[in-house]
Amino acid sequence: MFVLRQCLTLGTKSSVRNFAAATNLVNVKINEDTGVVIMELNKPPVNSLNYELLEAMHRTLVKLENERCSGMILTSSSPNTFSAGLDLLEMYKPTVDKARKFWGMLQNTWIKLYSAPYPTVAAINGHSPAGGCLLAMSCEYRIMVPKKKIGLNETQLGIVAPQWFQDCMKNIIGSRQAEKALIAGTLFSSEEAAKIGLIDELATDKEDLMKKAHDFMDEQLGLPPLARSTVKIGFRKDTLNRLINSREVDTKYFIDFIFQPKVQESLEMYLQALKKK
Ligand SMILES: CCCCCCCC/C=C\C=C\CC(=O)SCCNC(=O)CCNC(=O)[C@H](O)C(C)(C)COP(=O)(O)OP(=O)(O)OC[C@H]1O[C@@H](n2cnc3c(N)ncnc32)[C@H](O)[C@@H]1OP(=O)(O)O
Repeated sequence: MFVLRQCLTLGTKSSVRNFAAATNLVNVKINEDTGVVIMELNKPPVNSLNYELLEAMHRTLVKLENERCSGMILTSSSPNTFSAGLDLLEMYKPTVDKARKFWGMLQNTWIKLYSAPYPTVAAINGHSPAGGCLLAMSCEYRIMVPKKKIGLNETQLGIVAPQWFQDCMKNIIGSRQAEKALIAGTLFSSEEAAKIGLIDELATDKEDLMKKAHDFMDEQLGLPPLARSTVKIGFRKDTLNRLINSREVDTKYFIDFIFQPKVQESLEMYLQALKKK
């Protein structure tokens, strides 16, 4: 319904169809006139990124690439949160196999999203900490509603943002700002994020957010796609290759890190604090 409304707002025909998804963890709608897809994360209450949600996103991204979608807007169905980041339960007392599978799927999903040849926009309709911020930073353009929080806050939780999370931030706000934000684990308000360039535009509300996302998409669709995507990949290839060439090492860091008793203790305390809120 929501997508339909946007199409009407834009004055296009409402030729929007559901993009056959094998799960309801993501709602995927394609505008058949423009080929633009809206991928809406739909894992209430806060779109925490567990294996199943990542797998659904990954499957969708593969499909979008194979079916040559013209652009993708990433948003969420939650009223308050874009994504709460990685699902902490995936890291709390998992088996090694489960943790390995989870991390592999996170890597797969990020590689597909970061390297998508078509234009990507994050329509950030709510809080976007840690892994949520990673998703937003992996898109080409970020628009956010006011008075929400975004950032890589891992340090505050006693964990460490992986190198590729850090690289994404560095690529957007520069090395100095990223170093300060990562060491402190800063969660920026939408307004602060706009000031430092972590997000590109502020929107007044969700409707304005989607309008601005479509405006950005329209601009991009006016560019020659091959030239556009070649420049994009040129900018992103070093960051991508850094992970692609060290996936095993990265996974080992993750496993070694989360299985430390101190890290498990911090996770337990944090989970309890979240539940008590
Ligand atoms: C040498 C190199 C070493 C490299 C090592 C690498 C190691 C890297 C390891 C990990 C990297 C992790 C990155 C991450 O993404 S960690 C996740 C960080 N996320 C957060 O800190 C966000 C936590 N959540 C919140 O702050 C809020 O929930 C918020 C998103 C602001 C929404 O607030 P609100 O609307 O008030 O909702 P609630 O807080 O009441 O939450 C509703 C229920 O959802 C549960 N919840 C929330 N977040 C998560 C989460 N991330 N995972 C799992 N569950 C989550 C929360 O407990 C509530 O549950 P319930 O309804 O049962 O009480």
